[in-house]
Amino acid sequence: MKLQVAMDVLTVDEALALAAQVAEHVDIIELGTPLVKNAGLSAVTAIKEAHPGKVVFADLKTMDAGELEAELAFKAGADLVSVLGSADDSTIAGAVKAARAHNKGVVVDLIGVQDKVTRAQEARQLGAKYVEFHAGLDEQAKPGYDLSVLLTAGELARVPFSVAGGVNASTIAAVQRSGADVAVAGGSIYGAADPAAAARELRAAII
Ligand SMILES: O=C(CO)[C@H](O)[C@H](O)COP(=O)(O)O
Repeated sequence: MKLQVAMDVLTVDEALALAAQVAEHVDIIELGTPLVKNAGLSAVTAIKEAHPGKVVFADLKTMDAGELEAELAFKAGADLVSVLGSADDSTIAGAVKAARAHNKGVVVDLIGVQDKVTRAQEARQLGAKYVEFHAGLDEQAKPGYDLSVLLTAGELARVPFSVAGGVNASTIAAVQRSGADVAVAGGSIYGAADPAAAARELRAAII
């Protein structure tokens, strides 16, 4: 299982500083949606130039104009972009078309999708590299939030998948047991007193 850091910070300087601390412990460096919205796609270029050997994920959460938005991010240096599973099939297909032109990939994010298993399978048919079983920050903040619901859905879908939704040192073993291909960790790394140590601990928990 690969480890992805989600950098939900707001500036390029913060992102570069965080990536410098944690890159050696992760496989995929994600520029979070707030970072891309605040700093623009130049942030993607800055991270890719600083870490050319890492897979750089631009968390665009595209909902429309899939080909155009993906094309812009790939040209900026992204290796992977996210498109929302709730988008029209044509939006996902458009992003996949751009990905194929650049030899890159599309991750379909199932945040907010009710029937995640069915949509995961449809997204793979549309050409997604993998799907993300994801509970966002707002959903995580609701009482009774339970990551295991995502893990069960991921297991059932029988497609390549990542898991995001408050993954931390206590839950990463369960994420791996679910068969996930990628564990995404945001707050448990960037919110730690020592992000490098937090990333190292997560990496060490992966067997
Ligand atoms: O995409 C996101 C929110 O929409 C986050 O980056 C993702 O949920 C991972 O962060 P965390 O581990 O803090 O949940």
